Amino acid sequence: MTERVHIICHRESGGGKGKKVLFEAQRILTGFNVDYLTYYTDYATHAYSLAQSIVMRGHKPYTHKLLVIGGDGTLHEVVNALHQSNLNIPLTYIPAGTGNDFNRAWQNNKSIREIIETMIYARTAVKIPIFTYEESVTQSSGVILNSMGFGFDAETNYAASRLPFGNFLKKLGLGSLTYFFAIFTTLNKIKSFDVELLVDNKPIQIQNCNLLSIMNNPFFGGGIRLDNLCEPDKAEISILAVHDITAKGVIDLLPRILVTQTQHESPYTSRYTGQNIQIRLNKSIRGQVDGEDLTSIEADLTLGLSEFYFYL
Ligand SMILES: Nc1ncnc2c1ncn2[C@@H]1O[C@H](COP(=O)(O)OP(=O)(O)OP(=O)(O)O)[C@@H](O)[C@H]1O
Repeated sequence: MTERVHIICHRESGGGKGKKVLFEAQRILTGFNVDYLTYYTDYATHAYSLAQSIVMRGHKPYTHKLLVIGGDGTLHEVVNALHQSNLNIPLTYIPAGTGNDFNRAWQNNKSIREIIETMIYARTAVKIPIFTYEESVTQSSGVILNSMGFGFDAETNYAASRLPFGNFLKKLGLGSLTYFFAIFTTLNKIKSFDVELLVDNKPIQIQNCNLLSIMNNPFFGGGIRLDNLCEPDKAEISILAVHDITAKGVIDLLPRILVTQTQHESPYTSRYTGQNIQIRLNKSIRGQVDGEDLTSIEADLTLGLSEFYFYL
């Protein structure tokens, strides 16, 4: 039986949705007579250190549960913290962000009550595939829950986070629209770069690449089905590359991605899947991981498969 829940909450996620979701979750836990402790994130990366200190100090296996309330970025930090400490503690996640791509892929729009009931009563957690990365230029490493991308998707993600009326849209519950606006403001800034891939030891060269996305589920930026062939429960790494883009290419691809879901039939895309992947970019390009901005680097990445447990 669940005796105590440790809640990590980003109150301002989703333009303030985090606060409302937290209040509802606390109300439901009180109704179940389950004790809880709430830890608020006060700054970016705080969820990482909070998760580590909770499990090092107060957390008891089986009778205590760890619950994350926030967006994909906050969830990413907590999974990263536990995975890097080799702590396989199952997590529960209640989405309250702008994009909520993890929720779209795994939780089938379950209500807050349903998620909490699963956390309290489920005997076993569900194992889901995640990716790990090691980047040798910056000597950084971490996990990928939804996606990592370089080029156009990362520029769009960056532009979405800086859209002047973005917070207003989030407060209206229209946060996903920020990505649609950002796509159009980023179109005139498309860069090209060359990529050397090693997919399960098979070398592949991509020249004039405009977007390179490593996908663990189909979604990017709050429900845009960037790689609709990607199956979240399949333990494989999908790579979607958009290349040789011209104005004609943009006109070909945008309706395919946003409406018809036929992007894989376009001459401007290539897709690869594998278990072990190396990626080398020939110049500094903006990146993103699970929607969080990565400094522009000439990335040299090694990707692998791992797993993490959730009450889903
Ligand atoms: N108190 C805080 N002040 C500033 N930044 C924070 C704070 N708490 C968390 N963050 C950071 O804000 C970033 C975005 O948060 P989060 O992902 O929870 O919400 P979101 O951006 O609204 O949702 P989504 O990622 O699903 O689009 C995360 O990288 C997180 O580290």
